[in-house]
Amino acid sequence: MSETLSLVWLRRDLRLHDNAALYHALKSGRPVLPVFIFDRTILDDLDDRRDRRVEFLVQEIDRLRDELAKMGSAILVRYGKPIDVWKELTGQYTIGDVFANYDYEVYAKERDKAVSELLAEKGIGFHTSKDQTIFDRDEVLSGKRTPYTVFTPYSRNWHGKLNTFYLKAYPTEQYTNQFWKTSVLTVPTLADMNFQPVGEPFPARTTSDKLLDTYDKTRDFPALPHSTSQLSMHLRFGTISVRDLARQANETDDKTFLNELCWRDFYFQVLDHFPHVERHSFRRQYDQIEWRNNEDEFDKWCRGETGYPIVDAGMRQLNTIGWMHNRVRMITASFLCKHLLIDWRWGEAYFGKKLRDYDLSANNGGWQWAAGSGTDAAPYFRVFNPDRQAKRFDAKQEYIRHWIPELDTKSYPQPMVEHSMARQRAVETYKKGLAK
Ligand SMILES: Cc1cc2nc3c(=O)[nH]c(=O)nc-3n(C[C@H](O)[C@H](O)[C@H](O)COP(=O)(O)OP(=O)(O)OC[C@H]3O[C@@H](n4cnc5c(N)ncnc54)[C@H](O)[C@@H]3O)c2cc1C
Repeated sequence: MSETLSLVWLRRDLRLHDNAALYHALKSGRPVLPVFIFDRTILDDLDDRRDRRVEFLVQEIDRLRDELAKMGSAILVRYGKPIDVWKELTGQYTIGDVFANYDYEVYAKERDKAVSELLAEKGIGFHTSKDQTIFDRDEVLSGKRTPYTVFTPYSRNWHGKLNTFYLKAYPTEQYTNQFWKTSVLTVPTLADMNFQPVGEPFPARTTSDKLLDTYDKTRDFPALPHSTSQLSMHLRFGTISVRDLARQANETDDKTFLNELCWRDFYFQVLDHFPHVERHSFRRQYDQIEWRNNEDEFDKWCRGETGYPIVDAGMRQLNTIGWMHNRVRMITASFLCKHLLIDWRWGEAYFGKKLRDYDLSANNGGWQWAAGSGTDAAPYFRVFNPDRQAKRFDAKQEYIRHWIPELDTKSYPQPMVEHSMARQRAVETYKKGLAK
């Protein structure tokens, strides 16, 4: 009989430092083997075979493999459907327990339920922990013990509850002798999974105290080189610990950055408590709006050829580097929903394909905010004026000119829709839809 192992299934938590599930596995008293599955259910759906996220995953798995090799251990990596992989692993290894960090997406919850049932049939425990958020599920509830649906009271409660206990790191470093001693196992390459590299560097995984101190003043100006942290991809894949980051943010005088991490938690809890948002408007009556859904207009928006420079600069930034500044995400999203009257789900899906930091909860929250259908929705009759936004946040057109070098030439298109008319049309369409 082979040695009984504890397996830790890494998913959105690709680090050995301050990892809740890993900590519990290391404390289980059995040798620990980390596992990662390149999930075919997700990867097979990606149209672009040069996908930054897959490239990043491979890079980070290689890093974990090297870190573990230094400790005489390994990471077990498979490419397949999770349920099939677990069937195989339970036949191959003697497993005592499996540890993982909790995931809030509908697909992930169903996946984990199926895997935990399979493991239970074989007498193997499946244990999940909170790791990717500071607070989750029912930790921050309203006075009526119901989930919050508006950010301000949620954030008040969130900040009020925050203390050193919730920000403390799991000291995994103290238990590294618990990793199973084994030779390095083979890890699939990008080519094995039929992907190619983009070959561009990924953002750094740290941020400076200086940025956090000045964040409130810089964060809305997309032309500034370090106006935001660009940590979203690391938070998405757990290559940094949100507790570490929140601790750093909590130590600065200005709490604006910390509040962004609160927004992040907020959208996770919205998705967790109101899973219908994945396909429907949070406010159901917004599903009655009659979108125009003009495909040619959608293509122009995707390509960054609307004739509204701030919108086009944002879309070109997204298409080129797989990331867009938050202020510009708000403007481009609002333009699609309100000016073009295109269903927010189309824009959400396009961002989902392109964003290197794509996260269902924040993306859905951002899109439903822009469409007016979400939790903190701005009233539908408030329509961003893209030119006014550009004057305010990119007064010298530095951001715009960086992404649209042909701005002053004839090849740059005229605005595809006139602002006042589009505003009026949006207000009337929304009004009609909501009155049904
Ligand atoms: C339409 C739309 C779509 C979005 N899609 C995503 C997405 O798919 N993934 C994603 O991580 N964020 C998304 N956001 C939120 C936000 O734009 C990004 O988190 C941010 O631009 C990432 O850059 P940064 O790391 O430099 O952020 P910073 O400004 O440095 O913020 C630090 C961190 O706080 C979190 N954060 C900041 N703003 C928000 C927010 N409004 N909601 C939730 N978390 C936030 C992120 O994890 C971010 O990395 C979206 C916003 C909008 C309006």
